[in-house]
Amino acid sequence: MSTPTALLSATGVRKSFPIDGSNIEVLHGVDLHITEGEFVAVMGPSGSGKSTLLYAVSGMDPVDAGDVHLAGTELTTLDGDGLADARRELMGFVFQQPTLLKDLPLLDNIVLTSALDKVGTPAERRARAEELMTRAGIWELRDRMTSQVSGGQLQRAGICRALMRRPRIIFGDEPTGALNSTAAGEIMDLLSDLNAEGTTLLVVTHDVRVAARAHRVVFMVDGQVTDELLLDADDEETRVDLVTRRVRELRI
Ligand SMILES: Nc1ncnc2c1ncn2[C@@H]1O[C@H](COP(=O)(O)OP(=O)(O)OP(=O)(O)O)[C@@H](O)[C@H]1O
Repeated sequence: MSTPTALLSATGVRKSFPIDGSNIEVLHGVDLHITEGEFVAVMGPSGSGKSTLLYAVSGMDPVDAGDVHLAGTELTTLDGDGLADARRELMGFVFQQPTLLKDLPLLDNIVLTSALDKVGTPAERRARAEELMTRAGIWELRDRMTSQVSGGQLQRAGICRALMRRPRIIFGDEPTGALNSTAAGEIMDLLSDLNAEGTTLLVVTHDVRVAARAHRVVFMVDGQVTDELLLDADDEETRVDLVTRRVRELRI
C-alpha cells in the first residue's frame, strides 16, 4: 500500500513576537502534517496560536525555527520573491472579511490579482471567473460593487478570487466568522465541495459546525498541538456531537 503524500509538513515550528518589551514565544515547536486532499480544522482557545500557526505554515509570516515543506518546497529557505511565487502558485487564502476593493465590481475584484500577474489572457481570466462565480451563485452579481452585496456573497467572491489560480491548498482563518449560520453553511458547502474535488483545506475556526466538516480536527492550547480528532462518521450531527464533546472535554 502506498503512503499518502504529505502536501504540507511542518516540524518544530517556533514563533515569537515582541510583546511589552520582551520576546514572547507563542508557538512552541509545533508539528503539523497534512495529506494532499485532506481537510484539517484547527480549534483552540483564543490566543492559543491558531492564526499564528496558519500564517507560519503558509509562509505569510517567517518562523523563528522549524521546517515547513509545501508541495516539495521548503518555504523557510525561500526569499521574498520565492515565497510570493509559492503563494501565488500553490495557495489560496480566505479570511473572515475578504479584502476586496470597494470601488471595483465583484468580477473585476476577482480577476484583479491574476490580471496583475498576467496569468492567461483577459478572455481566459474572465472565463475562469465566470465558471467560479456561477458555481458560487454570484455570477449575476458580477457588476455590483462590494458595498452592494451581503456578507455571504462577499465571502463567496473572496473564495472565487482565491481559486482563480487553482491552488492546491486553501488556508482559511475563520472563513465563516462574520456570517450568520445560513450563509456560513453555504460557504462551508462550497469549501467542502472543493475539498471533495481534491483541494486541500486548512481552516482555523471556533465553530464546531465548521470543524465537523473536516476529516481531522487539530486542537491547540498555549502554542502547542495537544490533541486531534479523526472524523470518519458520515452523519453530520454525529460529527458535530463528536467535536462538541471533545471541545467540552478540553475546555476550549
Ligand atoms: N503580530 C503580533 N504581535 C504581537 N503579538 C502577537 C501578534 N500576533 C499574535 N500575537 C499574539 O500571539 C498570541 C497568539 O495569537 P493568535 O492570533 O495566533 O491566537 P488565536 O488562537 O488565533 O486567537 P483567536 O482565536 O482569538 O483569533 C496572542 O497572545 C497574540 O496576542
